[in-house]
Amino acid sequence: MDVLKKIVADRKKMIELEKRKNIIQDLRSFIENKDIDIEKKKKLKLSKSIKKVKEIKNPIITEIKPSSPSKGNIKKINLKDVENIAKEMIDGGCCGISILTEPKYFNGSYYNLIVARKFDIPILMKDFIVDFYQIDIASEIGANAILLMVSVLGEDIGEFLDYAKENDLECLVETHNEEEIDIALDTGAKIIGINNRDLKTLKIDLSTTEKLAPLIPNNKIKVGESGIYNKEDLNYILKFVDSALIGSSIMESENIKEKVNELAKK
Ligand SMILES: O=P(O)(O)OC[C@@H](O)[C@@H](O)c1c[nH]c2ccccc12
Repeated sequence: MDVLKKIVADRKKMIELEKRKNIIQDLRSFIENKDIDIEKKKKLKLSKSIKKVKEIKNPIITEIKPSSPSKGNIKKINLKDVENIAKEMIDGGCCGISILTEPKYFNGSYYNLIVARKFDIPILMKDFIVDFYQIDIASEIGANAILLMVSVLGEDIGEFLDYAKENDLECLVETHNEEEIDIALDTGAKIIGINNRDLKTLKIDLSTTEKLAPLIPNNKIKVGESGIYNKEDLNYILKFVDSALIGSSIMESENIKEKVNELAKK
């Protein structure tokens, strides 16, 4: 079984458990204790932020990613660290923050998203979404956008986009090849991501963005994802897309604020 299939199969099992345990109740009490105005934060828009930041800086979405199947442990972090990292990313000049919430392979957590929610920055909930229940959770914890992967949902992605829209969530629709781009465009998705990482083999090829971006009309917001390590990589990717999604290289750096600042500077 390829990596993606394994992650998705495990995620499906975990979601059933989350439903049975009624974790939405636990998340609600956690939010109440933190005194965060979720309704207010839900008004932030990732698409708007990308467009606005683009005028003055490189619009980068930075990712809080504690582990990954390709790298194993990236950074061991607790909730206080997540809060500090989010603050550093914002001070460094990111246009949005992506937060991994998949627990098994990425060591992510819904609670990581909630603690970062105290800041006024658009947040993308990064998970393997296969069930509307996850969209309910995203909405409950105050995410502004969610990731929907064509490689996972195929043609069903339209229904998920509609359900997300009903919940006031923007969607980053992720693609990795021409066929997936066709499906993404058919659904009318507004923000389209191109993942440079093949999730079946975990291999990175930055030229994936160069190859696929021209197939997406320019009225869409295009996001180049994965494998961006330095300014040279970023400048190359931003020749073809509006924004870049960067996780590992930022999480690995000693000084996150400085690293983000250096990348975000035009
Ligand atoms: O750590 P990187 O190589 O900078 O990649 C970030 C992001 O693109 C990557 O985490 C990602 C892209 N699509 C995903 C789908 C699920 C999980 C993770 C991802």
